[in-house]
Amino acid sequence: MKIVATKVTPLQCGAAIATDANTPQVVLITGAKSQLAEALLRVAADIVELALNSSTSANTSANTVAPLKLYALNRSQLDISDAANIAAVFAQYRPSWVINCAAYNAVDAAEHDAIEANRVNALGPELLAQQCLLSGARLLHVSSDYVFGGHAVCGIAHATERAVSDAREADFEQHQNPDLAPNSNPNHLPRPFVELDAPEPLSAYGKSKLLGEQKVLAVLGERATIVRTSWLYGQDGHNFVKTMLNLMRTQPSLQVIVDQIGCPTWSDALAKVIWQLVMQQRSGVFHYSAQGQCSWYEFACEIQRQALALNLLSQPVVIQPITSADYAKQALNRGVNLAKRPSYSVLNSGKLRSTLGVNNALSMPEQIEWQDWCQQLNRMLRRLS
Ligand SMILES: NC(=O)C1=CN([C@@H]2O[C@H](COP(=O)(O)OP(=O)(O)OC[C@H]3O[C@@H](n4cnc5c(N)ncnc54)[C@H](OP(=O)(O)O)[C@@H]3O)[C@@H](O)[C@H]2O)C=CC1
Ligand SMILES: Cc1cn([C@H]2C[C@H](O)[C@@H](COP(=O)(O)OP(=O)(O)O[C@H]3O[C@@H](C)C(=O)[C@@H](O)[C@H]3O)O2)c(=O)[nH]c1=O
Repeated sequence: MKIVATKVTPLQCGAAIATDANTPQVVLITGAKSQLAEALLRVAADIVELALNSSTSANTSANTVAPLKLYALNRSQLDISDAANIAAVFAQYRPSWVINCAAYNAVDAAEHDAIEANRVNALGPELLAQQCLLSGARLLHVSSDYVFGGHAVCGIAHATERAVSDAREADFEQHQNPDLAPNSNPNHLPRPFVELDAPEPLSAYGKSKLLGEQKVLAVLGERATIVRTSWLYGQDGHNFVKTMLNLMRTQPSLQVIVDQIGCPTWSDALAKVIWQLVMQQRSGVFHYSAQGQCSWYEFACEIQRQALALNLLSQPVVIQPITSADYAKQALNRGVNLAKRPSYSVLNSGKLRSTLGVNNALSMPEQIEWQDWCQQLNRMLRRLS
């Protein structure tokens, strides 16, 4: 496997690719201003270095190397819901991979704006998939844990025996319950969702993301790559961590939901996983989140604890746990109708981990992607301090 790095320019970023082709390989990233696209650009350089260091065979005559060209396009350069725009961009850049980071992510607003949410989250990915089919490009589409959550009890009833056994086989996660087997869960305790669990979205946003997945799979079938992730945050853009830090600096106390359980995921870790999937040319549906699980309340408490230790906050505020029902009632009193969120949406990343290989060169040396959510949070907060 040969890797080549090219020089970074504002829109044409040097990165790496594993290929035996002669021509430059182009990766197109949609939604350039998203927190994920920013992270993909940020970690690309690390991936190149690791790949270069791990590439030991130097038989240049036998193995042709090709540079990877990375183009991240924002909405004004590429509107993914505009077929003509997509066709023109494909003709100009001729991508071999497209990573779709563009999305409508306003969960509450989507309830009253389902048409727009579907346009961006379902029609957009479908149009990208169609153009990929025409041009032979590969598509990596990002989806959400909010495709799950129909019940307080997660999908044990829906998981096929195979899915559960795959997930258990690939179980490296602390949050996996080793005693859990198909049909042997009389109390219906929640367990992290595997890829074959039946989705049951509760919100217009979750429905639009599920529809997006279905459209991509209908067009590209086994060639599609879909990564579901959860509770994403990073140094760029809007996210729960930055919202909490702002509130903790300005409010004497906060109320945070205690009965929604999921797993926070650092955008840089997700980006690293995505590059590995692209470079290994992987397809299929994958779950990825940090290790472990928590409620939003526990997440907020940990954000405060770490932020105080890093001097990002000067003094603590009171954080009160609140139920989803009470939180929604308070919002309603202010005239705000909140979307329903899953009470449990932890993702099992075991399939992804076994697919990529824990000790693969691009995952080393720190393996941030396999750290637990507290460690990932610490890495991100250190960037802010
Ligand atoms: N944020 C989260 O907690 C989670 C996110 N995800 C998924 O991960 C992916 C990345 O999310 P994240 O980084 O948070 O995204 P952001 O919310 O940070 O950014 C989304 C981007 O999409 C762009 N966009 C919106 N509509 C279009 C369009 N029609 N054409 C092109 N671009 C468009 C927006 O552009 P503009 O800046 O102009 O508005 C924005 O830059 C998404 O698929 C998301 O659904 C999954 C789980 C959790
Ligand atoms: C600001 C705030 C939020 N919350 C709750 C509301 C909500 O249930 C939860 C998170 O709120 P947010 O608005 O940050 O995030 P939310 O929009 O629910 O986050 C989701 O976004 C989409 C895009 C996804 O795909 C999901 O994985 C998930 O990250 O925290 C509080 O309890 N107290 C607060 O002060």
